[in-house]
Amino acid sequence: MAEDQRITRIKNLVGGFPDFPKPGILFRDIFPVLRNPGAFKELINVVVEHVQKTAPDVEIIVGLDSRGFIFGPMVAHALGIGFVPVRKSGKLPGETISVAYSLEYGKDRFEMQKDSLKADQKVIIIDDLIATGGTMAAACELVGLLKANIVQCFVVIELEDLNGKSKLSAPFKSLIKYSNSDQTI
Ligand SMILES: O=P(O)(O)OC[C@H]1O[C@H](OP(=O)(O)OP(=O)(O)O)[C@H](O)[C@@H]1O
Ligand SMILES: Nc1ncnc2[nH]cnc12
Repeated sequence: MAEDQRITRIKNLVGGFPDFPKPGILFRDIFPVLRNPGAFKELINVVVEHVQKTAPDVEIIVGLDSRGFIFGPMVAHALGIGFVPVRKSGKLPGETISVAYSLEYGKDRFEMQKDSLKADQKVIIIDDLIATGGTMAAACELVGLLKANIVQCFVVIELEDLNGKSKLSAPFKSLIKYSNSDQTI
């Protein structure tokens, strides 16, 4: 099946929930895709093929707590490279670096272990979704503090109207885009 058709099939399974977790937020739910074994497999295959095509020399995948932990390790495993987590605060042992950030419906704090990346290591940061871009920008800041080289920020879903990618200086790619004119559910 062509990539576009596979992406449409996946998009049709993503859920839409108005006013969750707060009034005014339209929550895009990736979990129905994972419930469907064929679509889940297709999604991972599309992501892996995309990375092989656009960043064949990537050395390590960084995934974001928590929905980025669904995709990051699977992609790393398929590519035969390692995985490093960015976690919400207080969850990682040892020496850590930390940064505060805001997202579409709140504020939080991210951390990484100081020894988790090497200087100049080629990194792709993976998450399920970008909305305002606060989360991905915070992850980029942490990876930058460790002096690694961000070759790409990748998300499955982009909420285009919130223009999160404008907060990023690294190359950015999303598979599925939503704008306000898309159907709610
Ligand atoms: O672009 P932004 O406005 O920053 O929002 C995007 C982030 O919001 C969600 O994470 P959330 O913090 O809800 O955590 P979860 O993955 O644990 O559900 C989502 O998984 C992204 O990481
Ligand atoms: N609208 C949204 N849907 C799902 N996850 C989100 N994270 C931030 N905004 C979101």
